[in-house]
Amino acid sequence: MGRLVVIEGLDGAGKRTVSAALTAALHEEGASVATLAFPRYGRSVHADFIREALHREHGDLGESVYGMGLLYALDRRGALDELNAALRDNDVLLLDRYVSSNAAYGAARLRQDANGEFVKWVRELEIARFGLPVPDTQILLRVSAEVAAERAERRAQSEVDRARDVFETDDDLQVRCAAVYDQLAAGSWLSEWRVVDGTTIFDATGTARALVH
Ligand SMILES: Nc1ncnc2c1ncn2[C@@H]1O[C@H](COP(=O)(O)OP(=O)(O)OP(=O)(O)O)[C@@H](O)[C@H]1O
Ligand SMILES: Cc1cn([C@H]2C[C@H](O)[C@@H](COP(=O)(O)O)O2)c(=O)[nH]c1=O
Repeated sequence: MGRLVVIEGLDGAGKRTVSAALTAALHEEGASVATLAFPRYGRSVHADFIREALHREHGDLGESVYGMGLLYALDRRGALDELNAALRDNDVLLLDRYVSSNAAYGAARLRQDANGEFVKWVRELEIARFGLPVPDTQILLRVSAEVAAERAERRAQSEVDRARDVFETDDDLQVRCAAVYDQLAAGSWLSEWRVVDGTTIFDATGTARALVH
């Protein structure tokens, strides 16, 4: 069985960038790697509803924290066979966002902390009920909400179809979400966490070696 490694962090933190660097470094170490990003936009009906709700479609759907949390969870449940096959066939399955994104954003939206009801609900739903695989390691790419917002804005201007959504434009939500992420990492929620400073150059080689040796 391969190792399940997850990259977590705020919108615009640099997860996609780090995921690409870590994939290349893992290949350099001779490891086979599968990658997947959640939500699976364009591949799952649940993910497409998520994107639409984040851009204010479907009435008050986006306002329901539990409703949105269930959509994210159902997207992952639909990927269960793919996740298990990727873990069976590779040394590493590297995910850009996973269950902890649901915990961090939902708790932050409800102004709860990592010990609150929402984080418990996510664990019960996604791990206990849906049987999603538990990560071996979660990497928190830690940047301030200000840095994340600047990067997300720059990307929105340089890429088509990347207009910032209702979560990305809510600065207070991002600040609260950063705090919940810190608590999840400090409490080793679901797995060990590696906290990486996202404002310095990411040590892809060192991280890859630590993951596979
Ligand atoms: N270390 C860095 N320094 C400066 N800019 C960066 C850094 N890492 C990423 N960026 C830039 O910031 C923007 C967001 O990066 P990226 O798409 O990797 O973030 P993300 O965390 O995957 O975002 P999202 O969760 O919203 O999809 C991109 O334009 C990227 O080029
Ligand atoms: C997977 C997942 C994501 N979210 C939040 C985090 C982002 O603000 C949006 C969309 O994700 P993207 O990386 O910007 O495409 O959704 C969440 O609340 N719960 C989740 O499980």
